[in-house]
Amino acid sequence: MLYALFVIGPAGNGKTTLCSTLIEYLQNSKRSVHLVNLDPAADYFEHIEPSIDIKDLVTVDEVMQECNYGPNGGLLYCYELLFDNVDWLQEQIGGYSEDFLIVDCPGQIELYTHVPYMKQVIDLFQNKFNYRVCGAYCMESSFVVDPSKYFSGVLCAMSAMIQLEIPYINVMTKMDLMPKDSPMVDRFLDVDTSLLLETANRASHDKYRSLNETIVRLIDDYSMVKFVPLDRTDEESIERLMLEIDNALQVWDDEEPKEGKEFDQGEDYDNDD
Ligand SMILES: Nc1nc2c(ncn2[C@@H]2O[C@H](COP(=O)(O)OP(=O)(O)OP(=O)(O)O)[C@@H](O)[C@H]2O)c(=O)[nH]1
Repeated sequence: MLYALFVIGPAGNGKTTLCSTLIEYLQNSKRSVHLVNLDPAADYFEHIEPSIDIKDLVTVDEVMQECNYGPNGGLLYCYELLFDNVDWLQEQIGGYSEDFLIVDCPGQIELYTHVPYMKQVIDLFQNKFNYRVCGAYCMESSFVVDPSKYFSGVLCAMSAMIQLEIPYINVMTKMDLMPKDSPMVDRFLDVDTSLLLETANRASHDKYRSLNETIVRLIDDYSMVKFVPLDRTDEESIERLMLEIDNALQVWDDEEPKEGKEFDQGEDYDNDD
């Protein structure tokens, strides 16, 4: 079975850092893993170079210069070019067909919410390249400082979840920047929705009460209130996140039974005598 993790979320929320943190962790655990960069505007990669890079096909800078587009139009053009060159992507991926792929995606939120391009890329991985995929949506810890920021972050995550239709983990990144004993952290990681509503009502004008109620109900209905915290300075935190990812990808279900643990149907396990 082939596995790919798509790391998505708004610009600056720690996607690339999450990718390199996971890759370092997996390499230390002797798992074969490769970074795929699907951001044609990515500047550079500090720790780990991508094995597959859309910038080898096209960059936003080139498109902006040659076609006189702005950065957003340039990004969309790059994705259209990628869809015209699926063979190129397939050939690149073929070189790493035994390995776990971590795909770093652009930070333009419209690619996950109302423009179908990221969905089309995921469809390619699932249906043409035969990968089992899951998404990690990054929201940085500063979003827990006030309910309106939290609402907007969670609604974007939900919108991406609905659009992409893949197994999904919400990751609260940059936890090392939060004070360890902050009550806000626990309150927003696995939220008690009545408490969330109370906090939102306290922080906003009375006229928004019914809107707050509706948003909280929506969040509750979609089970969106759970975030896996990531403190990249804490090995246990990285391990917990990786476990969630493996569960979402059902990696363990596909593993060969460990030696000595398989159940031989012909064997008599009733050793009473
Ligand atoms: N302290 C801390 N800083 C982080 C963490 N993750 C990312 N950063 C910083 O946040 C900034 C943005 O991080 P990136 O990983 O580039 O974020 P991104 O989501 O890939 O950004 P785009 O590529 O612009 O979409 C950088 O300055 C990182 O050093 C983290 O876990 N802790």
